[in-house]
Amino acid sequence: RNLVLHHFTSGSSAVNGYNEVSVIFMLVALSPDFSWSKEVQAKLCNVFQLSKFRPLQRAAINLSMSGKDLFLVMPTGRGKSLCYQLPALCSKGFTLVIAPLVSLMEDQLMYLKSINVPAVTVNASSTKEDSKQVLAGMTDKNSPFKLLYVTPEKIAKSKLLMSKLEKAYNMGLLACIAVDEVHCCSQWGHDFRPDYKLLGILKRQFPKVPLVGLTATATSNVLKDCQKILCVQEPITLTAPFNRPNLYYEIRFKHNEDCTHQIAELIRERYKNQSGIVYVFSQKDAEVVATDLQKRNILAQPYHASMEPSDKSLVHQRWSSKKIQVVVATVAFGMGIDKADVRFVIHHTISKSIENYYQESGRAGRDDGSADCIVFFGFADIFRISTMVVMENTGQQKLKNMVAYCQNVDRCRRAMMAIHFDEVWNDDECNQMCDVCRHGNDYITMDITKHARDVVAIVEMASSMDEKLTPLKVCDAWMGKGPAKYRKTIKVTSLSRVEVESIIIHLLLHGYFSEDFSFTPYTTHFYLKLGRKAALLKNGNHSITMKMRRGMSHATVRVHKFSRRFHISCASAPGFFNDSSKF
Ligand SMILES: Nc1ncnc2c1ncn2[C@@H]1O[C@H](COP(=O)(O)OP(=O)(O)OP(=O)(O)O)[C@@H](O)[C@H]1O
Repeated sequence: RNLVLHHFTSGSSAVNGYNEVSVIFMLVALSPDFSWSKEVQAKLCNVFQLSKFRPLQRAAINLSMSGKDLFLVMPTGRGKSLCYQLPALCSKGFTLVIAPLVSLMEDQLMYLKSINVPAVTVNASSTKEDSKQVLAGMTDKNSPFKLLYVTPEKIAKSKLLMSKLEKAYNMGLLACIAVDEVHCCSQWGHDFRPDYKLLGILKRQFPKVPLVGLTATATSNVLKDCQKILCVQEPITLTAPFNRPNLYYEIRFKHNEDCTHQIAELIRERYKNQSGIVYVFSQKDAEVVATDLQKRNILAQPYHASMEPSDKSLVHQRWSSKKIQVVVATVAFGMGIDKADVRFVIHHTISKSIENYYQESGRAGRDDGSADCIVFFGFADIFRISTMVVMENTGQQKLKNMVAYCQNVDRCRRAMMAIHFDEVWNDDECNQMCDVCRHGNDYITMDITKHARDVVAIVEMASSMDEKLTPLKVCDAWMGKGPAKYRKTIKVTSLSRVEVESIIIHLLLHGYFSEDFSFTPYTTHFYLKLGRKAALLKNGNHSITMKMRRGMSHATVRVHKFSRRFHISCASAPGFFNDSSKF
């Protein structure tokens, strides 16, 4: 009881809008004394062959069986599916499950079949005969199946399915509606799918049926949006702690664009004979990096969306059965990956958002054994991703949050995630399981005002000459490697490449620079322009400080601990994400 109450009260109760009524529901939901409790416990052991519930599972099951609408936010791999599959077995009729991918449904159906739970699907690849049988079963009082899996597209497009659902509802045979990956409803979520937007029809047509929305990652804003889209009046939100104590988080700077040799070294030495994933930016990168690892005698294979389905499932199978050690994958390798003993998830390129990163890195250590999540943070990658997400409403902001997370050197990485997911967090609980906590105060505070003025002057000068500079060109110009016309007028820096890049990122995150996209028929270019704060640098009293990892900073940079002047402090004060959200 204490455990769940803890998740409930300390898990950002104010933010998620919990109220006293919800607290009472929660306490009641923990009781083992409902009329269905004995049956639920028996099915847990006999059908699912599990000895006990994991945190929040019992509460979720009791709440939905009591008829409450529910959002369940639980880290990937912690057992969300049980929270609708088990009640389905103890209810009259069937539970409708909306899932985004046919492959995901097929995995679930295979598993359910293996434990003798009758479950079916109707989707675009079902035969006429199968669909007919399923549709007939929906209104059969003997309930030939307990779970019916469909895609949101099917709900949107099939009038026949809707009419059968209505009939089943009127006969009291529609027990529950489970919306898997519920964050797909919201454009603010990390994986928006337009067909999810239409699912509000379900609660409008079947108001008495409890709805359970399940997700591994959703901020409170995303959940509020989902609530509106799904037309759910007063859902209870159960949030399992986001923290995965067995995962070690680390960020490494990419010293040049190709970090494959470093990754290969890690895999050969630290992760010998252990399974892992290397996430890359593009399909081409997946092929190139996999080939490069193979050349270094590592059993690796690529996985991306353009591969044939049979090739994809072959790679998945070979990896699951340890015939290959590493999958080099784009984000296409995601939903439905349920390998327990993944010991490392390495990002060759940063993710496009913290939500994406949390989910991708979360595929490590599902067996609760220790595992590493390492990101190679490269300057040029930021702009490659930025142009890729240019059409997404919130794409730039989410990317900046991710970049801020990587650039951070002084705040526990779990704390930063906690802030992002509206959780309350005590840094001590990290147990030195992130690079920042492990390496303690290994950073210095630098006054970068002079450097900021110099580099801002370069962009200002280019703009006065009607020229646009990419971030890479700005770096080159500042380091004296650009065209001669710049070299004559600019103050060339003696900072190292990594310092130059870090300062430019800092200025971009804090609004001294901003992005200037230019579209050609073939590609999108990212240029730097002056940001809304650039003018502040004209003021002699304005100063900017930045925290940098010790050893990365240059001897010529003035280190100062205290200053009476006004400072804009860099990375990751507790409100940092809020701050960057303005840009
Ligand atoms: N109470 C439990 N005790 C032990 N194992 C459990 C329990 N509940 C679920 N599991 C196991 O945890 C694994 C992951 O479960 P499930 O696929 O439901 O996770 P999930 O939260 O839906 O993950 P994802 O976000 O990746 O879809 C499964 O192998 C399942 O059998």
